Amino acid sequence: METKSLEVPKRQRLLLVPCPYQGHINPMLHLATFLHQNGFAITVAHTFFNSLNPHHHPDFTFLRLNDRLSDDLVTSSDVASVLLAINHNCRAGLEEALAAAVGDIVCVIHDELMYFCEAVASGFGVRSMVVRTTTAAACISRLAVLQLQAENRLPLLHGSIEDEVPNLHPLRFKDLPFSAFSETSKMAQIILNIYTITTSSAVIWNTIPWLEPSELTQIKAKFCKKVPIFPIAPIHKISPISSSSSLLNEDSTCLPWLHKQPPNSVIYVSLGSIALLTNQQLLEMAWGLANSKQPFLWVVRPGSVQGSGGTEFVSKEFQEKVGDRGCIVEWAPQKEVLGHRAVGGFWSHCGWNSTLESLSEGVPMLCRPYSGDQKVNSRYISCVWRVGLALEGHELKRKEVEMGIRKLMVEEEGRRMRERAMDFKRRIEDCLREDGSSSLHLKELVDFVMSF
Ligand SMILES: O=c1ccn([C@@H]2O[C@H](COP(=O)(O)OP(=O)(O)O[C@H]3O[C@H](CO)[C@@H](O)[C@H](O)[C@H]3O)[C@@H](O)[C@H]2O)c(=O)[nH]1
Repeated sequence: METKSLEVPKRQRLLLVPCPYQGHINPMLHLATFLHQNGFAITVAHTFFNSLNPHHHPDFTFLRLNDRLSDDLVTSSDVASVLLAINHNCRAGLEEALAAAVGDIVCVIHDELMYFCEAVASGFGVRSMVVRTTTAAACISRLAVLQLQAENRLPLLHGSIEDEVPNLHPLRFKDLPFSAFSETSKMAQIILNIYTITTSSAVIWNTIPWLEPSELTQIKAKFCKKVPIFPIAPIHKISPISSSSSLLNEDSTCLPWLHKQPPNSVIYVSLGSIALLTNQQLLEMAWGLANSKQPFLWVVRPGSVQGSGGTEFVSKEFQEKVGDRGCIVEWAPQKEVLGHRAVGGFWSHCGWNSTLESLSEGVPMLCRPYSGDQKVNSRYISCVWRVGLALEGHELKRKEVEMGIRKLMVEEEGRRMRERAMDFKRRIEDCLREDGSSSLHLKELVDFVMSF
């Protein structure tokens, strides 16, 4: 008797290339998990710098790209130089990998900051798609900086930094995403490379059309007339990934502490994975938190304080003032924290992942941006979406910190922001329902890639 073998259809293989920083690794791994769940085989290319642990992601194949970064560069905190070097040095490794896998990989999906991938893929006749991990508004404002540079108007005179940028309401010159007042050449080079990409098949965007409708329309009209855009935010909600994608260990001991706090009473403080503080800023934060009388959960990342080991500011006096009201960790399970009923506010650097994670849980924000797109996000949070307030002073002062926390956590203004944030949470949940915009764009994305 003849037996027919049941042939399992071969999965199409996609090569995903995250940029090796936490705020970029997380969205790419969520996307990888979603695509794997929807029938694709996944290879993740990662660098030696901030490399991932393949054992934590058994469904994926891993490819390690030799970034040839010097120890000095790795420890320098000079993100622009690291990115330029990675884009230069990883090219050969990716070329080798694609040459060996001709016919196997149907598409390279890369972070916008890993722009070298597009040229390499195109050289092998392989399609590529870009993942944008910031907003369309940030994209437009980066282009505005390039325009200023082309017009020889940089560095800007300090007198004009409070003025609104023409046609970019409500952004002021000081909100523009990389320092428009100092040396911009390295970041400008990176941004120029990102936006001169021409052969991508599509853009996958961690944003939602109703969050920034006119900004997305502008981008579509200017740059993406021929290629589709898939706005699929919030990417962290589309497919859960293991917490082991974290480059630092999450300290879950803060959760039992959170369980003991009253609803909406705790301000969660975290400045993401890159921002650096001076010792003085740390002290002002510490005393502002202490004097606010609110319970707080504070992430002080190792290495985030220049010239200090981290939590040595916790003096006897500070401890006596704060007692059990404060909990300090080196890295938190942030999404769980933001979803906890005790958390009523988020003091954030306004990285885009943190912003989306906060909006998704209906938590209003106290904004203190540091660099890049964070200043744009802060302006949108406080002036467009009105779900947070900005700590604006040039120098961080404990009195302003204390007043900002009180305003957000206990005053009427904060209560109204919390209501609006809760409304955002509901609208975001709608996007993720079966007929919601993000779900529909994700389905379109799967169909689009299947057609390759
Ligand atoms: O204790 C912590 C602190 C952070 N996170 C996670 O780390 C990520 C941080 O991402 P993000 O908030 O975007 O901040 P950065 O790490 O600073 O991200 C970089 O990348 C973002 C996306 O491109 C940009 O918006 C930022 O400006 C840029 O600094 C988030 O998913 C957080 O949930 C934790 O899990 N635990």
